[in-house]
Amino acid sequence: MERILIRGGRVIDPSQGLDDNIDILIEDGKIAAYNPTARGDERVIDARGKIVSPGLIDMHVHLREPGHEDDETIATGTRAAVAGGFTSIACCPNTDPPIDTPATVEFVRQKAARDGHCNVYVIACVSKDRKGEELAEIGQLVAVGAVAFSDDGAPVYDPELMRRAFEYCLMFDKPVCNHCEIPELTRNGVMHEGLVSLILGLPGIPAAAESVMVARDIALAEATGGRLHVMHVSTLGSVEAIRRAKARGVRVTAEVTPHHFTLTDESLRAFDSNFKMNPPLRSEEHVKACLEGLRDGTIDVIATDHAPHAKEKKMQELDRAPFGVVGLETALPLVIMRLIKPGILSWSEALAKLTINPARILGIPKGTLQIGADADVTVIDPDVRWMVEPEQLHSKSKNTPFAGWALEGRATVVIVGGVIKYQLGEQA
Ligand SMILES: NC(=O)N[C@@H](CC(=O)O)C(=O)O
Repeated sequence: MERILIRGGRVIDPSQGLDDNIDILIEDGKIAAYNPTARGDERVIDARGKIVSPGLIDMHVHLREPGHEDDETIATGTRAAVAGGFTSIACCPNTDPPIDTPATVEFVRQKAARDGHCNVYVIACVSKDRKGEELAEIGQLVAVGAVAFSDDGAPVYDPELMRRAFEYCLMFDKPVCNHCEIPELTRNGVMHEGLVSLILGLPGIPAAAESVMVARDIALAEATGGRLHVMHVSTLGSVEAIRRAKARGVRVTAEVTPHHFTLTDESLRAFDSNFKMNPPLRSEEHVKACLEGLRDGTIDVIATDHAPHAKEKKMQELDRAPFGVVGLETALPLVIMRLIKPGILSWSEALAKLTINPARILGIPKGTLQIGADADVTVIDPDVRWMVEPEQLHSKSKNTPFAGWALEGRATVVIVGGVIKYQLGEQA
């Protein structure tokens, strides 16, 4: 295996409180030494003017395989991941069939080991067939490597099922990741319910549809001692409830997506289905609350909710098009432009939400550049400017809300397990 020397970069590793100019040597797939004496046979990566981070982790990705390979595959989704700077991702179980049996978990893990460009961790279903009726075989799913549980795409609606999910997952110290949505409140909605939906005459999804279930789940986590992870937080009410729960010591963590901290419901004026996702883009006060939650630590994680949908599905009227947008390849520049450069988060705070925090929530040995750790490393050029051209994205689906945007910052070299998996400017 090639020895790699990353030279001259600013190394920021929140897991060790590290922010320093250090050369890093990679050997046998591991972080081998800091500031080593070069032997001369290393492949040198010039990281001057760049940030060197532990490989980024996205704990909310839809890879669509098995069942929806027209939208994405494990191969294309993980290729998009490394192109976006991610070395590990956790994939969601709303596939066809859903990932609710040990055989399906093993299928995804084996396929990812064969076709994947990065590490893939599996989030398995909370309920059998994702129907929300009967608990999946949590213990068996953990035994084959499931790292968390979720029925994402749908909420765990039945509170009794949710309570038992917390109790079972607690035995294995796994989080229940809920897509919080009260279906009776969102029915037929296509966008955030507010002034803009009123003006456009589009059916709305009220903020309470999310916040009410977040409050319920916090109460159930508190009652059981279970671990709640709130997926794609988008409302002020959710952020406030999570902040209060954390202050009381409830075991709750949360994520926000780049599109939710960057865009508002004003985008829907274009009637473009690339702005249709669940939860919907909210109004300014909710975006501000999400930013404040990120700033004060209420929100632990930035995750993309990368939700690819093929063109023929998305190119329909707003009410018929599926919910979801791709996000793996635009997340890092949006973090840099919206959070770091305006001073909402420091580099170290932002990278923590993309590395060690999701690693701890998922209980995976990743997100660190400690000596001896797996050599998953992302080299970032914080200033490189580029334009989002959907057809250039590596994801099989091109449903980005950021088409034509001029972005700043990008991963330039991405190393997974000591192997260079992506280099900006080089074709796959
Ligand atoms: N986030 C989305 O808009 N879509 C997700 C599922 C979901 O969470 O609704 C998808 O799988 O397409």
